[in-house]
Amino acid sequence: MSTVPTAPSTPLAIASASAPTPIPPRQWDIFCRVIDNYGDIGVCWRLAQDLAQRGQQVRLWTDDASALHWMAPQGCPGVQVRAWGGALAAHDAPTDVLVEAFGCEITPDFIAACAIQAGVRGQKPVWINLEYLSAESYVERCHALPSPVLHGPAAGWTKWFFYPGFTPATGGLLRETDLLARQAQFDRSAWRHAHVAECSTAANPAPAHGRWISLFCYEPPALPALLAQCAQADHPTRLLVTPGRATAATQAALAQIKHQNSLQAPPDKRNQLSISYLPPVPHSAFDEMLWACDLNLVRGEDSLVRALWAGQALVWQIYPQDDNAHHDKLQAFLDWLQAPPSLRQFHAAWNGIEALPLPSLDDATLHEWAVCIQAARTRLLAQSDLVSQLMGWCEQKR
Ligand SMILES: Cc1cn([C@H]2C[C@H](O)[C@@H](COP(=O)(O)OP(=O)(O)O[C@H]3O[C@@H](C)[C@H](O)[C@@H](O)[C@H]3O)O2)c(=O)[nH]c1=O
Repeated sequence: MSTVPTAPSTPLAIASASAPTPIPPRQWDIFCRVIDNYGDIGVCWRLAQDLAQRGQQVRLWTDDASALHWMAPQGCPGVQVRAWGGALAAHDAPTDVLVEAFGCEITPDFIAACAIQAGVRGQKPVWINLEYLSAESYVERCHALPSPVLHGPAAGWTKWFFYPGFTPATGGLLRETDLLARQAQFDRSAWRHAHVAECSTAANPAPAHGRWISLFCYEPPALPALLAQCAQADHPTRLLVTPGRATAATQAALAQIKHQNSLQAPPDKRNQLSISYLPPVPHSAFDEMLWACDLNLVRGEDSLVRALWAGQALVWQIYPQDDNAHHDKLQAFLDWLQAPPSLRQFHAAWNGIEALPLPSLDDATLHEWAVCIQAARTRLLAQSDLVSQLMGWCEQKR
């Protein structure tokens, strides 16, 4: 049990310091409860893997590891996936850092075991509450605030609030040390040709030229309008539709358009839209899909970050909240992005915030959006990434 964050005891500038090198291997325990969708486990897996690739030992405790079968089938040396509620075995290394992701509460039994270990070692773990990503101003205010633990076996310990974010005064974004090298080696043209070879059929020929758009979304109200726009454009569009809600939404939108008779059902010369329905793929392949496209329609949290790193035009469908708190969150992101008016209008329509027409996706518009995203990416690359900051932070707090 802990209280709300209090004023920082140390200057906030400390939070954005780069990790000192070298940092000794520590034992990290990351806790992840899957609420819905794939973002919770997706973020936690990327965090676990990034830490392990920098020499750290990680146990990832989750109540639902099912998505890891396709998201990370290869696993990662240094990362163990454990079932939520499980206990530490006698031979397990004692924990150095506890990370509770997105406000999930670590079970009291686990904390009690950590407290016993800490008593024996004379060393408390660093306890981090890793928050959701937002560009809102409270993130800079609340990042790195302490919250004293008042009750229970860990009374007297401190929980630290760690906020990912887009500015130097926040915890930064996940960015693996080899990301830029992998991107530099990526051959977009070869990727597209391989995709075309894989999915072309006589009935559905897939041009490698034209515009490529990826679709990872919930149920955007403007999806029928986007599909109709692509179908009637004067150049071909290949739409890569991810599985699950994006596929269901696309099929429902196509049925609606067909019903309205604004799109001919079988592809012909008047239908410039060809669609690939994709299977679930591992993180590395998901990222490559984003690098291969001219426009990435993403959602949630993790895919937004990956689309920023991709550096192509992007549109974000934000996770909707009942009280419409996501409206301010989206606005803050677009402000940070310095989004041009057409990109703001597309977001308003795509997210169902205002009943505005979808701007036309002409070449000049997409180019303007890509320039905006690339400028944002450049700003982000000048900042310390989340894992560097987290590792440096934990060393200071030990
Ligand atoms: C479709 C697909 C996704 N992915 C991964 C990429 C991401 O790690 C993950 C998707 O996560 P997100 O982009 O965050 O979108 P999401 O909508 O799935 O997750 C959301 O879940 C809610 C509970 C949270 O409140 C949101 O903030 C957000 O995290 O799935 C693949 O690796 N391969 C695939 O084929």
